[in-house]
Amino acid sequence: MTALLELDRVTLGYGKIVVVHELSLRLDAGRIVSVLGPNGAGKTTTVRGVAGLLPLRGGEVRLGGKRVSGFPPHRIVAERLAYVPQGRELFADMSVRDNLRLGGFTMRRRDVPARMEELFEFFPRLRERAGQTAGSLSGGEQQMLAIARALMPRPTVLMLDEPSAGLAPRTMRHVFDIVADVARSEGAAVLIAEQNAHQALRVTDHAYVLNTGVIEASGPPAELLADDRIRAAYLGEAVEGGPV
Ligand SMILES: Nc1ncnc2c1ncn2[C@@H]1O[C@H](COP(=O)(O)OP(=O)(O)OP(=O)(O)O)[C@@H](O)[C@H]1O
Repeated sequence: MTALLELDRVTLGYGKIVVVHELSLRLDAGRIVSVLGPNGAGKTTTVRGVAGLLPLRGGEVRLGGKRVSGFPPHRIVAERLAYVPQGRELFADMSVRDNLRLGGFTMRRRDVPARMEELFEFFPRLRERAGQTAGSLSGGEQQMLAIARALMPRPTVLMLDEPSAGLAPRTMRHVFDIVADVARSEGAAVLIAEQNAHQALRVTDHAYVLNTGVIEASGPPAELLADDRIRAAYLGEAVEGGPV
């Protein structure tokens, strides 16, 4: 089966520094894959490279088998890949509804209200706050809005960079559960770059552990957690946080 998203020996860097070395991964429909790893491991660099925001130094990115590396970001969006950056980048002075409308700017206008309604079913909090400005929402609600906005045009691949950042554990859990729910219902594939291994592993089908730009290990969560070396070095939070 052709992967929805495939990274084939992707190399990325800044100036003279190589930050991600020949990274390969695949993501299939309806699956949630995490890229885990400590600060500075190269997670953000990887998702920015896939989104077309950073040129590849080597290797290839394919979406549904089609090579997209070298495409500018808007063409990658047109190939139905959505990206929620760290920091969310919402339009703070605009309402929840208008932020969602902007997320649907590539859609046929008449399809926008129905799609918004569908997303309100997954994110009822956003329906309650539809007329409020994005800047007045709580951190968790802002993260939900950023994710819902990215989902407006029904992407086949959704990439989330550090969705747990700044959220309380209960809110994080809620956000991850909704993401899993949407992915399963809509058959989207989700790639999560995340430092919080505990939360990510709970909803992940397959994880890659990245350290200084190299994959140290990969596999289903149970397999990674069974590896004492990997668990101790990279998944500490997963263990401290209790069973995943
Ligand atoms: N614009 C930049 N210019 C130069 N070096 C950079 C730039 N952005 C990131 N780096 C370096 O690349 C390495 C990987 O950073 P990256 O942000 O991808 O890590 P990360 O795994 O996402 O970590 P974090 O969770 O802290 O964001 C780090 O050593 C960082 O200092």
